[in-house]
Amino acid sequence: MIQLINVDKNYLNGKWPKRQNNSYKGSYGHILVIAGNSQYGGAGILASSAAVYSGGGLVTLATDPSNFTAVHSTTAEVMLINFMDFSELGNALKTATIVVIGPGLGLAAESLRILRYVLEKINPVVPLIIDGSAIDLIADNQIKITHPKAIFTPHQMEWQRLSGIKISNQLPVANQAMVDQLDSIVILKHFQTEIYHPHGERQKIIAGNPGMATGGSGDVLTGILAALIAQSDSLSLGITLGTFLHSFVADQIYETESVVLPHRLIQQVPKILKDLQ
Ligand SMILES: NC(=O)C1=CN([C@@H]2O[C@H](COP(=O)(O)OP(=O)(O)OC[C@H]3O[C@@H](n4cnc5c(N)ncnc54)[C@H](O)[C@@H]3O)[C@@H](O)[C@H]2O)[C@@H](O)CC1
Ligand SMILES: Nc1ncnc2c1ncn2[C@@H]1O[C@H](COP(=O)(O)OP(=O)(O)O)[C@@H](O)[C@H]1O
Ligand SMILES: [Mg+2]
Repeated sequence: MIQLINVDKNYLNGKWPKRQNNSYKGSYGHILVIAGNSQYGGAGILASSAAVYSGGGLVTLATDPSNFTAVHSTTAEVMLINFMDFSELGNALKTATIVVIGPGLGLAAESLRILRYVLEKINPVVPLIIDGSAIDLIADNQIKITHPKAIFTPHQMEWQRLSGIKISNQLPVANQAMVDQLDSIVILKHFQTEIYHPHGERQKIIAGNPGMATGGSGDVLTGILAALIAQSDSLSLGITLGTFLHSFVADQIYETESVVLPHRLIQQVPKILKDLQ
């Protein structure tokens, strides 16, 4: 038996980041979200707008150009680049302080090329959140992740594909052993999501509800995580805060709404984050 620390509202009391008077947009990170092919444009919109609404200072979305108009009309704060233009992507990777890759990226050869380029070019000190299609591409192509600040956010099937551990066997001892082997942080998403650090701390999020079982919930988590990491003193604190905030906001909505629509979750974040601070 190994222990998980229960993370609830009380546990995080006093740990929420506050905005400083002498700050500016550059104080709260430049988040680069690489997401959304022509089929899954919504994933890119949800991830990038979640980063904006959670307090990220600057947010750039690298996506399929067919999504540009939709992004502009839903979240004007998001800047855009074409994810297939490696000159633009390379420049964006130079200025990013945190990167998300994978929501709705798809499994095409072009998606794999983008993933490989990012893994090669990303600055080793920049946290990299790896989600959705990027997890599947890594599993399918047996890519070894050497990035020192990689954070995987799999759902149970993605974790099965990445780790080889069947969903029914995804228990803390087995999960921790695989996380140690991967040497990357893993946020294993389900009811009461678990956070595993290699050779380190493990946490269980005491929040969340079945209203979140709808497409796009996980895409939103990546943007919230990126913004909270950007605003927190440490990577591990930002991960805990972001993962809890996602489920906590969902719980407020679920009190009165039977499904937690991902875009509505995003809209509630600024108010609830202010209350927590
Ligand atoms: N609006 C959009 O553009 C959306 C895009 N999405 C993107 O679509 C791509 C494919 O992701 P999916 O997760 O749909 O596809 P996956 O194929 O990765 O996962 C779905 C499969 O896993 C199984 N499964 C077992 N346990 C599960 C669990 N706990 N949670 C989820 N699935 C479980 C399902 O039965 C199904 O067969 C990702 O890149 C994702 O980011 C999704 O987020 C949905 C919304
Ligand atoms: N029954 C549930 N109870 C609590 N949380 C859930 C439940 N079902 C899904 N979630 C949450 O919703 C999110 C789903 O992520 P994911 O499957 O990646 O969604 P998508 O890829 O469609 O955006 C995760 O944060 C997960 O913890
Ligand atoms: Mg997902």
